[in-house]
Amino acid sequence: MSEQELKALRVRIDNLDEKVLELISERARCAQEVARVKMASLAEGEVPVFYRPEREAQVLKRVMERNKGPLGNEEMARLFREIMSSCLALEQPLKVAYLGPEGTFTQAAAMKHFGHAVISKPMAAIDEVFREVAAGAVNFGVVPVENSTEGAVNHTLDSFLEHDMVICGEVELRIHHHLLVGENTKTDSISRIYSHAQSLAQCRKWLDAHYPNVERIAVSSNAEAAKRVKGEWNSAAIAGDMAAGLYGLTRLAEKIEDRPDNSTRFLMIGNQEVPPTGDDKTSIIVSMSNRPGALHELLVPFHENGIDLTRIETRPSRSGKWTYVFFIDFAGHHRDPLVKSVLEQISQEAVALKILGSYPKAVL
Ligand SMILES: O=C(O)C(=O)C[C@]1(C(=O)O)C=C[C@@H](O)C=C1
Repeated sequence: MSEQELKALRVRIDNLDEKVLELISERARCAQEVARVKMASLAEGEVPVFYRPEREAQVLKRVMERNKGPLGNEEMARLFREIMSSCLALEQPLKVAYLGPEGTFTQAAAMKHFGHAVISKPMAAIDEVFREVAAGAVNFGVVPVENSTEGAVNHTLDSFLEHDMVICGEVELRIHHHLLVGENTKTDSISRIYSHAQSLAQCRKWLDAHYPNVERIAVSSNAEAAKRVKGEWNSAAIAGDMAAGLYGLTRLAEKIEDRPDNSTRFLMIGNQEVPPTGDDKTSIIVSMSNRPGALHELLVPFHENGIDLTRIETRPSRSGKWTYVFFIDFAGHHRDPLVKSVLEQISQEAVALKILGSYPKAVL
C-alpha cells in the first residue's frame, strides 16, 4: 500500500469518525430527553425508573439482527452496550455491587451486562452483595450462580432464601484460567498455587498433570490469589485476564481449564420488576411437602404445557431437617398466560412458591 493510499483512507476514517461522533452525541441528547419524559410522567410519590433492561435487550437484539458485518454481531453489540451504558449514566449513574475484590470474573460479568459507565462497588462476600442491594446502598448486585464444570454456587442460592430479591438479568461468561506468576517468581521453584476453590476444581486435571506435588491453596477469590502472588517468589495463582492485568502478573500457562467450554452464569439482582420482552426466563423457588411423588407433581405442569425447564437445583431448606427447596429456571415470563396457569397449578401442590424474577434471556 502506498503512503498516499494510506493517507486517503485515514482522511476517510476521520470524516466517518466525525459523523459517528455527531450521531452518538445526538443519541445521548435523545436519552436525556427520555429522562425528562420519564420524570414528567411520574405519578405523585412515584420514583423514576431510568434503567430498563427489557428495552436494552431489545436494542442489542435489533443491532445484532441488522448488523451486516464485517464486525461480528457480538462485537457490534458490545459497542452498543457501552454507548447505552454511557447514555443511561446521563439519565442516572447506576450503582452496582459485585463479588470482589477488583479483578474477579464477577466484575467482568457486571461490565459485560451494564457496560463501563456504572459506579461499581466490590464486596467481600456473596451475602454482602445481597445485603448492599437490600439496604438500598446500590441499585443492583451481581453474583455468580452456576458454573458449567462445577455446578451450582450454593452461597448464592442460599442467599435467595434469606433475602427478598428480584432477579432482573443474567449474563454468561466464558471462563479462561491462566497460571500466573509475578516478576520475582522463581518458576522452577513453585511450591504453592493459590486460587478460589471453584477455579482449582475447574483446573484439577491440568494441575494433576503439571503440578501434581504442589500445594493447592483455596482463597476467597481469584483476584485475592493474584494479589498474594505479587509479593511471593515461590507461588503462582490461577486467575483470569482481569486479575492478571490488575496485579501485573504474567501468564506461565494459558487457558488451563479442563473443559474448553467452561462458562459461568451470573445474575443481576435488585428490586425492579422487568416487563416481558418475548424472550425471557423466570426463576422460582418451590418447597414441596416431603412425600412420594412430590417432585413429579411439581414437574408435570411444565411438561404438559410445553414449558422449557432450563435448570433445577435442590438445596436443603432452612426450616427443617431433610426437607428441601427446588430452584427452577424456565423459559417464559411470569406474566405470560401459559406460565401464569402453570404457576397457579404448582402453587396448589406446593408448600411455598416464590417468584424470584422474570428477566430477558442473556443477549451477549
Ligand atoms: O429507552 C429508555 O427508556 C432509555 O432510557 C434509553 C436507553 C438507551 O440508551 O437506549 C438508556 C437506558 C435504558 O436502560 C434503556 C435504553
